[in-house]
Amino acid sequence: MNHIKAGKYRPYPKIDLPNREWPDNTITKAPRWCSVDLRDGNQALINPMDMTKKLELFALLLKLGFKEIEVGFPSASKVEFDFLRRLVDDKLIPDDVTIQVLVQAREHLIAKTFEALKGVKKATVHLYNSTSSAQRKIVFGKSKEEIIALAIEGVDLVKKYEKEHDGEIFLEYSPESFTGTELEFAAAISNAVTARWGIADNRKVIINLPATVEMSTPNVYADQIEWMSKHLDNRKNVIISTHTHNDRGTSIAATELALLAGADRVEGTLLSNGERTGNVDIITLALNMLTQGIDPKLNFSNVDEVLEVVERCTEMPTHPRHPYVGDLVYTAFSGSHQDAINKGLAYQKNSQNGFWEVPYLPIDPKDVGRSYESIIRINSQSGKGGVAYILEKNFGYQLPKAMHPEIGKIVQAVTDEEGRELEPDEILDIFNKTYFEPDEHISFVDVTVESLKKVSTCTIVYNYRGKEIVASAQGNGPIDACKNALMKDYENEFTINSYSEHSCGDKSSAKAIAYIEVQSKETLSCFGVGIDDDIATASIKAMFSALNRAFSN
Ligand SMILES: CC(=O)SCCNC(=O)CCNC(=O)[C@H](O)C(C)(C)COP(=O)(O)OP(=O)(O)OC[C@H]1O[C@@H](n2cnc3c(N)ncnc32)[C@H](O)[C@@H]1OP(=O)(O)O
Ligand SMILES: CC(C)C(=O)C(=O)O
Repeated sequence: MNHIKAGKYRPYPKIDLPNREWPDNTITKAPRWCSVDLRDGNQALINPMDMTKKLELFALLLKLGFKEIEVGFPSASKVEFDFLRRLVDDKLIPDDVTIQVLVQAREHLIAKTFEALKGVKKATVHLYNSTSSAQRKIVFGKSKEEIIALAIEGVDLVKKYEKEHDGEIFLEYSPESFTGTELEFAAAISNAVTARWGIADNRKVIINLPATVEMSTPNVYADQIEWMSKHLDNRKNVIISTHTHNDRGTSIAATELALLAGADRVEGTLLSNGERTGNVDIITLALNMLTQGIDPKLNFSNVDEVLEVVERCTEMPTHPRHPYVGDLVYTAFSGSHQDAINKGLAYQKNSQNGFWEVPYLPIDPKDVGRSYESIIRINSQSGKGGVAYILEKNFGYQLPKAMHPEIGKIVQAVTDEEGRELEPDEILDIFNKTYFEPDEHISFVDVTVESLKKVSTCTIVYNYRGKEIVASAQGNGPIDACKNALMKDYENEFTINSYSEHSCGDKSSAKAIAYIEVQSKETLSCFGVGIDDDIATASIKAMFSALNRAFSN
């Protein structure tokens, strides 16, 4: 782009990590999850959540199975303080859940934080200060030593207030803006913090390495995590946590690669709410794991409920193509996708091994509380299989395969003309008009059929050329007999190419549906459909439907 002066941007430096191990690793278990919806998510909202919304979101997080929840920055505002107090006073924190609070290394803020924490049995105090070269220079005007001193001062303050707190306190330290920090410095400050805290087997520390701003390709973040994992003192007692943002659109990849690189814990939000482009989306991470056969230890069996609560609390809409939860992610409009999904679902029904193997659907929509209803939707990109699927799934018509091209073409002519999606009812309407209301040159009135051994006798009543005709004949089945009766007066020659039938509806109200394909010398084959309580009548009606279509002028 010519308008940008050379040197304004520069490539992210390469990480010196010979023999990197993470590319050979695989994710085999869920990490420790920590939701930061109520903190990072909340601080990025146009309208931060009020008490009611916070309580609703907190309840949802518990329901989903989060055991670590960052509930806010209680020293920053009254709402945040009051929310934590409400959780404590109303005993809303289950014993197996650790509440987390964010705070800077400033005494009045730490003091206020512990005031808010009074009565909490298990809390993580999340201390942060920015360590990036840009922030050291621009925001703090401090040297590396002074930044380490700031962090140590924070640790000392947390230790001081910890002594007075009646409950367990865990320390989390974030060298904030880690991705803009030299690795040696990030390790030095983290090691200084853990040593000062007194890291030990019974005093583990969470070192959170945030991609506060996502600045590089995800493999670089993985390198950084592996590098840190190899340079943090007392590694066995350090819980390496990730906290990725999505500035480059790769927070999911960065987090997954970081897990390969040794991260133990993941901070993120539901549906990616968070500063700027958002935090990493925990739903996507968890369901990515599920599709690899790994139990994510979070319950996303009803994503629509999650969507509904999160959208209400954050006042943020969800993109219809958002992985796993968007409105359109289980929908195919295009013909070849519809065909493959349709066949895949049929194959899946009979599959013995249970392995999910439906083309274009990486996850069974039912596993996240979605139905198959809207999987196939019809517009001008759709094919015959999609139309047949809609007619069967929504209305019970099991069209013979040979009929699919005919109805597919008829529906596509409408979608092409209209240039929009057709609703299932509109497709049914086209189907009904085509097969049940064709222009009639011959109309069915009544039929009786008697079958004895292999011979059927048919008496048919119909209107043709302005008069009612009654004709009888025999044949080797009702259709043959009816055709023979009809041909006494009917002038168009035809043969019957195919016939199929099925019943539809429950036993008490079941109807018979018949499909007949007729062929004349002049025209291509043509289908007709008939419905009746009686199967023989349905098939004769289908013949009339086909004849009216085949010989219409
Ligand atoms: C990457 C993240 O998401 S970090 C989390 C960010 N979240 C928030 O900021 C939301 C809540 N924050 C707030 O409500 C406010 O910023 C408060 C209450 C924390 C502080 O408020 P104030 O002191 O009034 O204002 P402000 O944030 O501008 O303070 C900036 C000062 O804090 C210093 N500071 C910033 N971060 C830290 C830190 N982690 N530790 C110590 N000091 C810090 C700055 O250097 C600056 O110092 P200066 O006044 O000497 O220039
Ligand atoms: C406080 C830290 C972890 C943060 O929110 C970030 O770096 O994005």
